[in-house]
Amino acid sequence: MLEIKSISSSYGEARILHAINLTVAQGQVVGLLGRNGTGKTTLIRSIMQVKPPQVTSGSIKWNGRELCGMSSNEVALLGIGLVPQGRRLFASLTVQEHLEIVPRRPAVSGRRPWTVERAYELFPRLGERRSHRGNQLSGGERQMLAITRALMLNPDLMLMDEPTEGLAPLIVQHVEQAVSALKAEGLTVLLVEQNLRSALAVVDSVYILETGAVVHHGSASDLTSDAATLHRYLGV
Ligand SMILES: Nc1ncnc2c1ncn2[C@@H]1O[C@H](COP(=O)(O)OP(=O)(O)OP(=O)(O)O)[C@@H](O)[C@H]1O
Repeated sequence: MLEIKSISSSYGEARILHAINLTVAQGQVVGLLGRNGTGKTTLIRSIMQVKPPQVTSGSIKWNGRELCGMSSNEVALLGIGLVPQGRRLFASLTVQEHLEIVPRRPAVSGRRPWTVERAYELFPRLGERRSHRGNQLSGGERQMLAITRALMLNPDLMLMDEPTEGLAPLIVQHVEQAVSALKAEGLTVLLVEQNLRSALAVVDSVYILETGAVVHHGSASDLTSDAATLHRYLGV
């Protein structure tokens, strides 16, 4: 379980997150929504202990372990996989090399371990492109690679920062199906999404951020029928 209590984070003097509380129970997929610049990526980076930002107060616990003060590598090795916004990849490495060089940890007992071949089962397109380099991939292929790279760690929690951003509708569907498959396997997911329809298709509950604070928390089904909240915070 991920338990965020009263987290505040800043870039230098600029305080961006204001006393955020957020919980993701084991096996849940939770959506983190909000307009551009409301602090979603800042929260994901704060959980992962990627600097900047600086977490200035509060606590972030994963299965009871405090993450604040750890390095992002230590956080990853606790089983937290990150699919970063912008799908940072190496231009000169092939798909296969990207998958082979990431840090690994043993899979939770009873769960099927991730291997390069399994990554290609999840996204067959990646298997076809295994010898292509990072700079030769389409946006969708880059996203598939970013997701599978994070999975190679055998994570228990996936932090996914706008995995469908800028993708064609068919690829968005592939990504949604992958998130559903991860959920079916018992992974816990915190999913940042701009694409409301995409988020509501897979999440159990949602948090909405506005100027770095949580302004709404509820089930996905309640939000779907809450036109006033959708309009007020998401502009839809
Ligand atoms: N490295 C940085 N230095 C200073 N300010 C930053 C930095 N990164 C982000 N910010 C500011 O923090 C605020 C929140 O940004 P953040 O990227 O967390 O929002 P977001 O909700 O993820 O938006 P988007 O959907 O556009 O990615 C914005 O005002 C942004 O300008």
